Amino acid sequence: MELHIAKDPQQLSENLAAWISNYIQEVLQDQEQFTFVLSGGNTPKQLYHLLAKEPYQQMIPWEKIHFFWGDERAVPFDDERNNARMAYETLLTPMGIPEENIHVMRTDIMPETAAEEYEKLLKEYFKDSDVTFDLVLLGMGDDGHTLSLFPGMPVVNEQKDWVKAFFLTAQHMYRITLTAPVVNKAACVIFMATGAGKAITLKNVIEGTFNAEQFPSQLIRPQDGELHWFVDEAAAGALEI
Ligand SMILES: O=C(O)[C@H](O)[C@@H](O)[C@H](O)[C@H](O)COP(=O)(O)O
Repeated sequence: MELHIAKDPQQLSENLAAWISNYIQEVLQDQEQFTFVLSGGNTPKQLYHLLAKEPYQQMIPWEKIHFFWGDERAVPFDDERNNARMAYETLLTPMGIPEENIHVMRTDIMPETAAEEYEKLLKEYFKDSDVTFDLVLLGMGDDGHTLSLFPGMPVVNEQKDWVKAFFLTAQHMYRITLTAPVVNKAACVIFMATGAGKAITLKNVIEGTFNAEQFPSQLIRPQDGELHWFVDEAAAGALEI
């Protein structure tokens, strides 16, 4: 696991945009397409805006990137809580990414059906071989959740299915999420976390004893891939480093 600490959220996003750009260009030297799993939430917005600007507009071969999502809130696309909508607004539309390269978790059908369809989509895209995403970008909630793997929810322990839908009582909405095993097959997983409100949780997740029920972010341990944490000084404030 590699820890990258930035002064503040702006510097973190700038550092991460440069890191992702280099990584994508490096991977595309050896393959034709690149699979990028986007995160929802607020933290990545600044990063997506930066990736949609110079120099990344020119540097990254966007036409070779296929976009997926780690999780989705089962709300209509035009609802401001929809993760795909946020990515379209900040990155996909400004960059003119072709629709055939964008693979959303559908929120216009029953969540369970959307989860089944997404699993089928992944199997087709990866031609029934292992789903090995090139890059998965994740956030971490101040309760230690990531994706839609929330403390105490059965989905935290899911080992068979790659995509699950469930009703999240605390938020009165259905969520659709990749499960930990499928993310752990990725070549590279990057967490972003900022703000003092996440400092104690981050210390527990990174330095504490393993307790995935309480801190589902600890489930993310790529089998063969890289794990990076990009955090700001406020979020890193409780770490013993
Ligand atoms: O759909 C979501 O909300 C995300 O996938 C979720 O896992 C998010 O990454 C964390 O809740 C952190 O969110 P913030 O970046 O807003 O703190």
